[in-house]
Amino acid sequence: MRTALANAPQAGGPLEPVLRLEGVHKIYGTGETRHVALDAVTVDFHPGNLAAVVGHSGSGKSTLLNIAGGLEQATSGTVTLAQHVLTKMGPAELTRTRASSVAYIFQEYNLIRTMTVLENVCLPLELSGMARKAARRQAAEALERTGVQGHARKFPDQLSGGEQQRVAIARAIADHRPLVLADEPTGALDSANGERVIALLREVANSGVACVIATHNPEVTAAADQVVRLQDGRIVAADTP
Ligand SMILES: Nc1ncnc2c1ncn2[C@@H]1O[C@H](COP(=O)(O)OP(=O)(O)OP(=O)(O)O)[C@@H](O)[C@H]1O
Repeated sequence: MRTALANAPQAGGPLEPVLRLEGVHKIYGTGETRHVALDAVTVDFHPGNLAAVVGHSGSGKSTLLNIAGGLEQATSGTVTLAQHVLTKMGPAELTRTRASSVAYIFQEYNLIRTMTVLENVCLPLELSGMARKAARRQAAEALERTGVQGHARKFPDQLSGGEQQRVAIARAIADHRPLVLADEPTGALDSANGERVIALLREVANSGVACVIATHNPEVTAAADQVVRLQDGRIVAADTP
């Protein structure tokens, strides 16, 4: 059953999307190397929703996520994140908005090997200005939510892949950003660990976060509220929530 939504609608009104892409194009290269990676992509992602972005290799899934999170710029079109128009921002404002609004989970976990598990989860909290003590408390809570609190003092290399991904999820949810983008989060995991990660992401979405997952894993798609299917950079099917 769903827990209370952080961004609950007013008296039955519609939920504002956390993320809106409108007519987004992404073109790489010019002339003979010109490639249209995203072609007129228009889609909304809502709080409390788990969305799967699916499609063949090269269909544009990672490009969509990278543009959604401000890691890459759209060639044209509008991206609105937490009511901020990313596509109109200068670099400083973009960095601030990304830091307050979006967190990432990657296939390869991207933990810092020379830092302990707790330090890895504390890092984004401290970078956003939180005092060390408060950051450690909040990081410990996030590790508890993902069931890896017992590994707090270990280094990432001392953990299994599934445990490392749960630490990466803890890092992504520790400071309660409204959008979590996950690029193939189960891609490096066996099916049991993959299922655990999917269940955790489902819980994260249920807590009111918009979770958008690029994936080839049909189990992620089965757990999703919204499925966006890309083909050659175009949305060919979208089950909207
Ligand atoms: N920096 C880049 N320069 C040129 N072309 C690129 C660049 N990044 C991606 N592409 C191309 O854009 C298309 C979409 O790539 P993208 O990585 O988004 O696909 P994907 O659906 O995530 O694939 P996969 O499932 O293999 O991860 C591909 O044809 C890719 O080769």
